[in-house]
Amino acid sequence: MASSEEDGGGNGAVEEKENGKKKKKLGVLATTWLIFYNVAMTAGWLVLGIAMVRFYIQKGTHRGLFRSVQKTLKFFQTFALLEVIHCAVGIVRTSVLVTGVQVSSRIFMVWFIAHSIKQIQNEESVILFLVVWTVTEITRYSFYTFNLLNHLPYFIKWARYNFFIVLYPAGVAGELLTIYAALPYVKKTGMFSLRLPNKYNVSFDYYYFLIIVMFSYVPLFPQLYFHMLRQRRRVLHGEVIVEKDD
Ligand SMILES: CCCCCCCCCCCCC/C=C/C(=O)SCCNC(=O)CCNC(=O)[C@H](O)C(C)(C)COP(=O)(O)OP(=O)(O)OC[C@H]1O[C@@H](n2cnc3c(N)ncnc32)[C@H](O)[C@@H]1OP(=O)(O)O
Repeated sequence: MASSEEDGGGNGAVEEKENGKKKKKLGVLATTWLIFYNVAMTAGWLVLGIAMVRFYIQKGTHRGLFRSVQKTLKFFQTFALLEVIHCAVGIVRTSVLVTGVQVSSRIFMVWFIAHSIKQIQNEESVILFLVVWTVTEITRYSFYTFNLLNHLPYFIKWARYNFFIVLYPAGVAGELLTIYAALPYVKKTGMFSLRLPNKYNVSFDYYYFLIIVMFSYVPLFPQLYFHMLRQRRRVLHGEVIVEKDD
């Protein structure tokens, strides 16, 4: 197996040619940071998962669940903004655009929907996306951690590239139903909206913005889903994917 190393552009990664294919090999600093990041995120989502199960066992209802776990959720989901930076600086081989859409839609759900509109926090759809995100993230971050440590159990790899087939549509359903449930409150309160006349001479209606966000799932979600299906074929079935540069 012939291999040669070249400079990877000062981001802690070097490019290694293996069987004629370029593969990025991470430097020690980048690997150490990513291991720390992924361990912290696995732990964070595990704490969240355990807290949700404990809450449900103790109270026997989902009412109040979001409120009880929201601090942990907000912290770890917001921390995931670093993922966009990882892609941008090149220590992670993923599209900034794909990761950006994924992370921003989650941040939006957490801060601009669930946090801001208290009346919808007890909706079943909130619990649906919370459970789906939690299972997804525990699997995803533990996959990255074990992968970086070069000790990846097959069931984690299998779970990473199979669970999403069901979890992704389920998560999207939870998110869309939650935004839909928020619409009447947004319309009634006029929250985050700017009406004319005002000194900036601009108007913004959060209600219609939310409707546009809901419609934007139609073109965007399939792209994320097909991206994951391609990753699945590449990782589980060894298919060579021709990658486009960002
Ligand atoms: C202002 C408002 C905006 C609103 C916009 C609305 C529109 C939104 C439309 C869509 C909404 C989607 C909503 C999402 C809901 C859910 O999440 S539901 C739950 C189910 N979800 C999932 O299963 C997906 C979870 N997310 C992801 O997997 C990622 O975010 C991703 C970007 C989609 C994954 O892509 P990618 O990273 O390319 O896949 P991988 O195969 O995992 O990784 C590729 C390579 O990169 C390495 N890598 C990636 N991250 C890390 C890391 N943290 N640490 C170390 N390494 C990492 C990975 O190992 C791979 O490396 P190689 O094997 O060497 O290629």
